[in-house]
Amino acid sequence: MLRFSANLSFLFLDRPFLDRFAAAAANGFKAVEFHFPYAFPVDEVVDAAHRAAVEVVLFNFPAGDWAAGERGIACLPDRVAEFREGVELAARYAEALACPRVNCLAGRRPDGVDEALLCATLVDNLRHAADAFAPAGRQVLMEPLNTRDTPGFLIDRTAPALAVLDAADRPNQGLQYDIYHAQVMEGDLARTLESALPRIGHIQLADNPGRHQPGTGEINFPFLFRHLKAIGYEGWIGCEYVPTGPTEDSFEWMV
Ligand SMILES: O=C(O)[C@@H](O)C(=O)CO
Ligand SMILES: [Mg+2]
Repeated sequence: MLRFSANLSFLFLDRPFLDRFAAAAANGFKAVEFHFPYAFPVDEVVDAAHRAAVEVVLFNFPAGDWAAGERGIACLPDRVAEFREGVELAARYAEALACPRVNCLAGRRPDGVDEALLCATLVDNLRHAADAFAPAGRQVLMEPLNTRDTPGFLIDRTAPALAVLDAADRPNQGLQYDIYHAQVMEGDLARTLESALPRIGHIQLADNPGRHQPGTGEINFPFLFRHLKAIGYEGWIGCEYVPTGPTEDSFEWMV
């Protein structure tokens, strides 16, 4: 049985963030995820999740100035203090929300900084976050993003993500495998999911092209869902897609 989580940064965008929890529940979801809860007092987010009776299964560490185009700061040598303050903030939200995992976005490569320094900074920050989250038993994930939508993103494929996680070498860390980004960058979804399975802490999906719901593009989701069941994936699958119409009308693909 596959378990789907509603990504509230993509779905139900016709209503305020805190109202999306109830909308997810009304559409049958038992779990939600989102990019960032930090604009809202933690008690209000907890209250929204409790009233909707949904689990919060994932959100991101603070990732810099999103509106200005930043997509994470974890690789940036001049932003280490800011990243680590973000880890503390995320830990407070994760604790209050009983959220078991938080995703780290590596960030885009700045001009003129050596790649080895960017990777070393990322590894150090991942270690720091994992060590901060270990006592509570929470996991730190890292997600490759495709460089067509996010030019210059440092970690854009499965292999470099796993190499960085290997270098960080912490037991409570893992890969966030986003099927959409992986299809754009590398394809070979079924084999990669199988080989990376022990490292995967969370999966997200959208079809390609367009990043819409399954069934709108080239990815054979019925096959992938059978495959995920066959290889024994037991985690959540986040619905992180742009619905082609009203969100409520975008769930026909769900098994
Ligand atoms: O795939 C995505 O876009 C997200 O999972 C995210 O957290 C950062 O953009
Ligand atoms: Mg994603």
